[in-house]
Amino acid sequence: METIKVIIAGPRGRMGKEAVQLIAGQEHMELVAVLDHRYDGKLLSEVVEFSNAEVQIYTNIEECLQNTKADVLVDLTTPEFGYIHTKTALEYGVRPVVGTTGFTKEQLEELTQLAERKGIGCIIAPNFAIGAVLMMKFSQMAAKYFKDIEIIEMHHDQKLDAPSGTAVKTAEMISQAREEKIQGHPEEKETIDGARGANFEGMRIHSVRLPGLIAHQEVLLGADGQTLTIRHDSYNRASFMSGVKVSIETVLNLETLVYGLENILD
Ligand SMILES: NC(=O)C1=CN([C@@H]2O[C@H](COP(=O)(O)OP(=O)(O)OC[C@H]3O[C@@H](n4cnc5c(N)ncnc54)[C@H](O)[C@@H]3O)[C@@H](O)[C@H]2O)C=CC1
Ligand SMILES: O=C(O)C1=N[C@H](C(=O)O)C[C@H](O)C1
Repeated sequence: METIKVIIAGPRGRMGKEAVQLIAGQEHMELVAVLDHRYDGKLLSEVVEFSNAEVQIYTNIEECLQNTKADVLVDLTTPEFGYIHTKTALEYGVRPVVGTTGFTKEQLEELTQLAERKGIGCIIAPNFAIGAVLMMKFSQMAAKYFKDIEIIEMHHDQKLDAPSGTAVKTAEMISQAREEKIQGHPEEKETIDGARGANFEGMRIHSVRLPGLIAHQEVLLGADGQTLTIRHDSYNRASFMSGVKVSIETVLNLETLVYGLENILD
């Protein structure tokens, strides 16, 4: 197998750190550069303790892509920069694997069209954990029988986007199996704004943010006299790494943008 040359954007972040260590442990992958918003020109090993990778830090994505012959850019940054990085990588013919969440529908559509025009692969995965992907699929299956659904996602309090990318993806997958339905009492009123959560085709999404949490989600499905609860918990960020690995390997063989890990797993 040929060595896959990888750039990681956001290498000092909670996910980025794990991804740097993931690549270091793969014989068929090589970290060729990292993209940060600080420490331009320094080596990663000079600014972090967790890695001895002697790869250059770039703060300018175009310069980074021009100077390195990368195959894949893994983005684990913020919605604002993740979008810019993904778009620029596609324009340079470098395949993006994007874990960053919080992109708008319009941004996803634009990136889909750009990947199509360029004829190169891109994977945008709101959740790389296999258990989370199964939770979404099981919820979609159950929604055929349970039309009343509330999603409760729970994350650490440093998270920028709400609802989480996973909650949005879950609602989108469920909506493929469920007719739009207004839930609750037709005359219900919120006496405090937001009490009923976000409204996605009548389903409700509630976002909890607390220190101590990592990434958790419950999908509650209700019907007459019964409820079904489907829950997934990530207790560490290593739980996402097998999904990052398979995405890096798979994106090389794609010619379009794939949104969601469920679309590339057997
Ligand atoms: N798809 C998945 O399975 C998962 C996705 N995520 C998503 O990944 C993203 C990152 O999450 P965390 O690592 O928890 O956040 P974090 O805040 O720990 O890390 C983000 C990193 O991005 C860096 N950054 C900010 N602007 C940048 C720029 N312009 N260029 C390069 N780097 C820049 C920051 O310095 C920081 O180190 C979030 O959008 C989060 O929702 C998080 C966990 C799992
Ligand atoms: O920010 C996080 O931590 C996570 N973000 C992703 C999301 O928004 O769904 C995936 C996972 O839930 C962790």
